[in-house]
Amino acid sequence: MSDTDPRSRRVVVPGVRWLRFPRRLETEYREYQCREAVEGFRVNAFYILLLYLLLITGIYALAPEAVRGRWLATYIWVGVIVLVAGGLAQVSALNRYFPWYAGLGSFLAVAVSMAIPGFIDGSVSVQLAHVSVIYALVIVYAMVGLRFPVAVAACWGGGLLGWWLSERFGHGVDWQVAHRTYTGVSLLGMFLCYTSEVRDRQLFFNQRQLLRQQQRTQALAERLHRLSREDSLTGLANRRSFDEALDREWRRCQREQQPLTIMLVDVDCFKAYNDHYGHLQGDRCLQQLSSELRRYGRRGGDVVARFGGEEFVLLYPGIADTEAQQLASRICRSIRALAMPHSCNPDTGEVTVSVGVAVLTPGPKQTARALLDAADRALYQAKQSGRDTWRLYEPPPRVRLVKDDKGL
Ligand SMILES: Nc1nc2c(ncn2[C@@H]2O[C@H](COP(=O)(O)OP(=O)(O)OP(=O)(O)O)[C@@H](O)[C@H]2O)c(=O)[nH]1
Repeated sequence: MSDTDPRSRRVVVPGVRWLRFPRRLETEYREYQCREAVEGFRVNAFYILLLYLLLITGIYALAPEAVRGRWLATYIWVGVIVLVAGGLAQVSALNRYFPWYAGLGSFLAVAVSMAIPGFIDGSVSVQLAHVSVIYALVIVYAMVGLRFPVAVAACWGGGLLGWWLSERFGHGVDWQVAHRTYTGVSLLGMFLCYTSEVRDRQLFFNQRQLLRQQQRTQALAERLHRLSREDSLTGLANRRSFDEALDREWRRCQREQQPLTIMLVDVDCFKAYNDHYGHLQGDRCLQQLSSELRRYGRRGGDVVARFGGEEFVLLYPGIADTEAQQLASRICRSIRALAMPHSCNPDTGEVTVSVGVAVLTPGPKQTARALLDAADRALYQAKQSGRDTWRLYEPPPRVRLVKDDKGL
């Protein structure tokens, strides 16, 4: 289901806030919420403990001496619960159990707080004990980081248990006070917790949309970059990409004084092939040839590119004459071995190629463009020699390769 699905948008549309995304998105949200909540609680547990200490020392000082001991002995358990939950939150391996242990801890803390007034005497003491109920509820709804339904279950469930304990073993709950503390603060806490979760879900949803958009833009940019360097018909490097590689390898070979080889591979009688078999079949033929030629560019630095039309170019840094000639010969043979019918090829009746090879160790006054020209002349010689063959460019005596006007 996509983010643009109306069902996933429903939760962020005002008025229809069910606090539930469609299933997959909901799972993602819960994982995200759990991570954020644990991280928050790791810090908040410390502040909750401080608030608890403030409360416990305050009430201890104000409460009549007769109830202090009993009150402290019971209320100390709330501190233990906070300590245990805070400790568990520090263990990353338990992160996914956060809703369980934080929910259970909240439930027990509210239950203890709610039960205490039923076990102590004196109106001042009871009222003070109700203050701890308010603290417990505010902390659970606002500081623990539970999702709305879990917080509601913990607070109302804990309240019910505390009420039952108080009725069963103590002298019951004073609902005059309890409604002004427990019930009132519960309703307020629910409202705050609900609005906070709605905002959190909106934030999550927007962040996710933004991330998706970024990913799409990045993928598009990568695709555009690839397309700008790739020939769309054959998937080989295109002319621009080849020119860059030639420039790079030329300078590297010049630095390292290594030979650089260029091979121009041209399909024989391709015009006749197109005329006879049709342009689409011509395209398929070029694709098949490029798959075969691709196998001849496996080393790092080797480049196999479509030079234009029915012409391919191969660049081999660090390869000298003998190896280049062997490669050219193998290329001619393997194209022939494809046995692609070409009834207009007068010599073989199959698709063949001619290859022009030029090898040079770049010197300071020589240019890459001149090497390319040399390969082109060798290709012309191969064509002149009856096609389906290769020729190595042999420079005529005293011919120098000089810089052209583009400085290549
Ligand atoms: N199907 C197809 N044909 C192409 C493409 N690019 C160039 N061609 C064709 O390739 C043919 C090249 O023909 P020529 O340059 O006359 O060379 P040739 O017929 O191969 O003759 P030789 O090179 O002398 O053997 C032309 O008919 C172009 O239309 C292409 O992308 N797809």
